[in-house]
Amino acid sequence: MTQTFQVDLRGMVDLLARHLYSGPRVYVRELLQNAVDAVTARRELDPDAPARVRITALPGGPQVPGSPVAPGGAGGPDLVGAPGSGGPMLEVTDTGVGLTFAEATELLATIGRSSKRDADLGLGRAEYIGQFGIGMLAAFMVADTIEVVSRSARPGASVVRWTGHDDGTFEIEEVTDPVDDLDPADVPVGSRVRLRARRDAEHWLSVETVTALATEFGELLPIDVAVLQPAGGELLTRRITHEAPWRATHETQSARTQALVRYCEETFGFTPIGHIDLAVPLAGVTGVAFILPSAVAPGSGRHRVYVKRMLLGTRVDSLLPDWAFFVRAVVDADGLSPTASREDLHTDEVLLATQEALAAQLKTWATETLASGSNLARRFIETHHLALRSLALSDDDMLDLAARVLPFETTDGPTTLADLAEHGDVVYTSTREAYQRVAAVARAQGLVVANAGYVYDADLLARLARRPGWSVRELATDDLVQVLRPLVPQRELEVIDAIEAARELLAQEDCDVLVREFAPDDVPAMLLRDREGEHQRALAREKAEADTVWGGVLAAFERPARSRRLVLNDTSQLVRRLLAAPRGEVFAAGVRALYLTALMLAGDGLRGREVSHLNGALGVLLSAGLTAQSGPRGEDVA
Ligand SMILES: Nc1ncnc2c1ncn2[C@@H]1O[C@H](COP(=O)(O)OP(=O)(O)OP(=O)(O)O)[C@@H](O)[C@H]1O
Repeated sequence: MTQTFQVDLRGMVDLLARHLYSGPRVYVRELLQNAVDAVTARRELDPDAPARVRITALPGGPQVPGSPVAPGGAGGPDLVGAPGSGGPMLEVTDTGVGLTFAEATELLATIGRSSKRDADLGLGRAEYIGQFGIGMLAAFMVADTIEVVSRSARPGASVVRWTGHDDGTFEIEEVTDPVDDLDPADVPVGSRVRLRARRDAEHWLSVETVTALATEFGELLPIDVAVLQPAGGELLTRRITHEAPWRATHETQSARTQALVRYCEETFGFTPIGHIDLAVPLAGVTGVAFILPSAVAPGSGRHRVYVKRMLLGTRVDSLLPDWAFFVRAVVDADGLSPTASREDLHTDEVLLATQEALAAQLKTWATETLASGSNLARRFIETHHLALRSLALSDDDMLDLAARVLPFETTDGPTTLADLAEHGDVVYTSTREAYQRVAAVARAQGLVVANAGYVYDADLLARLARRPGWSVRELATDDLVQVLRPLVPQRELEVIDAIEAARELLAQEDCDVLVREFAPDDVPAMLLRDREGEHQRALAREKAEADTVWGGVLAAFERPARSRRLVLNDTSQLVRRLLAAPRGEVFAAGVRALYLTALMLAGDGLRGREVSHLNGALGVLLSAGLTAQSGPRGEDVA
């Protein structure tokens, strides 16, 4: 025997509320959407038909005995009833296509049945917002009874009243004579949907909530939608819909820009530094991306997306690329499909093609605008250089653009990589510490080094190094050693003992010592990190761990090396005095103090042991100084 599925409506509604929709608030959107679709359908039959939706939120009143009223006048506790009695009520009236008795019976009470998906019912789906046939159920999240009073646009159609309950039952009747507060003679073509708030959901039907939700979801809808608000015993009609600001026509370009800025301030809460128009005609996409006035963290894309002018969501990420975190976009799409919750976009071919097209538009804008040197370009680069850097990591065109427009810190002042390349190789340090270590000396030697120690920069330069036509390399210790002048042999001999003594002192710090002449003379010492030295240390460690045969092989590669070198500057008076000092406690303290300050200047920071070494060294230097100041009998030398 063939049977039919039974649906537990309360269970279904619970499922929707908890797992499909983000919350009961979407019930307003679903009602609005049905009303707008019905108006669209009627206008297809009669382009001059009125296109109006009115939403009335009526505050509750005392429960009137005998009311709500059941069809045919019999009292019943679960009917919507008349306004002014019981809990708050919501009424959505449209001038749409309406429903006949047969349509109401089939469409309103069959979950998953949608007139808008069904060509047999005479309607293609493209123009309609709804399609799944579950939207009506959303109203049961806030109401236990829904009443639809409708007159179809079909000639001679009578008035139908359908009342559905959350227990899964419904009543339907043709209303030919006046009944309750309903006179069929007064019912025009269209529908009136009424809900009475469930006791625990009354706040969802308050005038303020309904107005706010209807405005949020529906403000760009292409027809006249208004909320009727009670004021001084009357109902005021407040229109909530207006043309999308990027589609509205303006007399001048600057009037349009001002309107867009106002919209951005009201909607996103910031004044944009510029805007980028977006359009993908094939997917029916139009919109505008507003450029944020301050930098934001990557990944915080919060774009406002409408589908067929109904708000889909305010934090939709799937339309614009991740790197577009410097804009907040508002986009309306006719050709994109929402998921059933209607809170995100369904991933399909059209969405993928749209994503690509929008990304290309943002890139084209960047290429055309940022190289122009305009005020906007300058502000954009100042504010959003990180976004541009991250973009350059995944796209060669953007990499070329970044090289042309992004200023880098260099020892020759801020400049672009393209400018640097005009004068020879682009040499960079990949950490800020390395840059600090060498900047003063490199600058004095006329060696231009770029600081690629900021986020994305080292990767960006490494990527640029692989681009044809670019000669880019990381600074090697040897680059600097070459610009340090060796001492003349005579001087070399004079300081050889002092150097040997300094080496011994710093051996346990794994730091070699050498003396060179370099500018500027107010930098007494500089610390160089030696990749080769680090490699040698790793080799020595492996050798200690390896067996004897292999250890012997490794030994052949080994030469004593330290991983860091302290280069003393022989043009510095301080260093010359130190090298001439007798070996002893003060000499040792001087070497240590020079080493530790060079370490700090290199941006490495001192560890606990090093701090106490520095204090020890300063202590020695201080007491030596104080002793020298005191006379032979302990008197101060004036
Ligand atoms: N105000 C209305 N006027 C005319 N017909 C309506 C109205 N509201 C609902 N209907 C009919 O009831 C059907 C079911 O509505 P429901 O909201 O459940 O689904 P839908 O709008 O088709 O799809 P979705 O689940 O995507 O919202 C609609 O397809 C439509 O034919």
